[in-house]
Amino acid sequence: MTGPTRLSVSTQLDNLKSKEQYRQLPPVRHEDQWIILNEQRLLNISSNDYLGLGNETRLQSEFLTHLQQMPESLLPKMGATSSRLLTGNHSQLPLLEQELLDWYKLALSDEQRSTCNKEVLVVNSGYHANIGILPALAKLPLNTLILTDTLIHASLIDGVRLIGSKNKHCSYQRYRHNDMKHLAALIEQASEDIERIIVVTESIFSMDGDRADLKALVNLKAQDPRIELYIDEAHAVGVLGHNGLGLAEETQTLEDIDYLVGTFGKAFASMGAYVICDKSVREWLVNQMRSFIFSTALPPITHCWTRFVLAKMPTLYNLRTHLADLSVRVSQVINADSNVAYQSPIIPYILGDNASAVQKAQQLQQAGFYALPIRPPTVPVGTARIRLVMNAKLTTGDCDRLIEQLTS
Ligand SMILES: Cc1ncc(COP(=O)(O)O)c(C=O)c1O
Repeated sequence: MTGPTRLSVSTQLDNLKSKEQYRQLPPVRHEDQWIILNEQRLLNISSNDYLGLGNETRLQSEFLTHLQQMPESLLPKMGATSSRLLTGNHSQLPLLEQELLDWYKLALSDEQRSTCNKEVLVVNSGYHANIGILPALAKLPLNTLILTDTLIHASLIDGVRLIGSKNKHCSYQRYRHNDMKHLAALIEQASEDIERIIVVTESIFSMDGDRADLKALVNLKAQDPRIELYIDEAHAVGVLGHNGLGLAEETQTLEDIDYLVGTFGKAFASMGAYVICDKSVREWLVNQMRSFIFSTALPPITHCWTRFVLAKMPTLYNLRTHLADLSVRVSQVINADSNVAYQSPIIPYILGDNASAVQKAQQLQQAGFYALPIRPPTVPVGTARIRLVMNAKLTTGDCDRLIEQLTS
């Protein structure tokens, strides 16, 4: 290409470089839990493979044996070839949705289980879920106020944006990060003609690793029947809760959450996402959620792997406990506090300016750790950081070596 676009692109790229905001795709190779970068073997402390299943070769061989034992005619296909509403609703999908519902019900009390009216919808990714659900909900003719935590993930921000300014019965405000008083005040100020207030948050925040106060949110909901809760558990699924359902399981708030979103791309080491919601809402999403309707379903082989991992998920509490222990060990150093309570495996090491984050990442890489600088616009200006992420494949010795580097 020649002409104005090319010229403008190269000027803007130079601009990103001068602000230390330029990104490149790293040429990485994976070998077991190691990442090979420029022929150097690095320990992975950057992915979201919290349970280490992405590199669990034994588990992967077990899956391949499972496939070999299937009759050829029933082998899951490598491509879905159309959206679920056409021919893409392969048999793996309804099976996965039923098994996810069974998993969800495992964590409910007997009484809750007997009255549970929830269903599961599987979609192609967390991004598809978050850009699709809110716009679909906003099509209902209800005066709606959407209140989001300021630090929600870009996919949720895009979901709000896609509602569009033409939608006159839907308004939007943000509350300060995890500030329940601010949220309560915004709810209090909501005018009387607001019929529905949807509160949107992540349960574990992707860049800060801290937790939303789900119990406080449920208490707020109990005080105002207009409130509905939309919780994105992308970083908590597999990691928290006895069965691995996430923070809502751990805090026993599952039943009070109206739109419970989880993803398979992180601790599940697969791809896809789900929303657990009221049966009728699921029907509405199937009819109105554009990112669901207008996208080819994931390959059935992927759903088959997700089902395989899901069957093991309730039993992986030893990995969850080990992960928690490692995370506390490292957080204690970063936060210089010996009484740090376990938040999550995501531990932000804030450097502030972009150049310092880049430099620290380089230092950690030289010392054998695959660390990456996270810079604006992914995080707010002035909070560039290394996002340290623990995974269950790490040993306490690995963490101690990391701590040595962080404190040197
Ligand atoms: C909180 C949160 N929600 C959603 C997503 C998107 O999920 P997916 O990778 O499945 O598109 C991410 C991805 O990083 C995330 O951090």
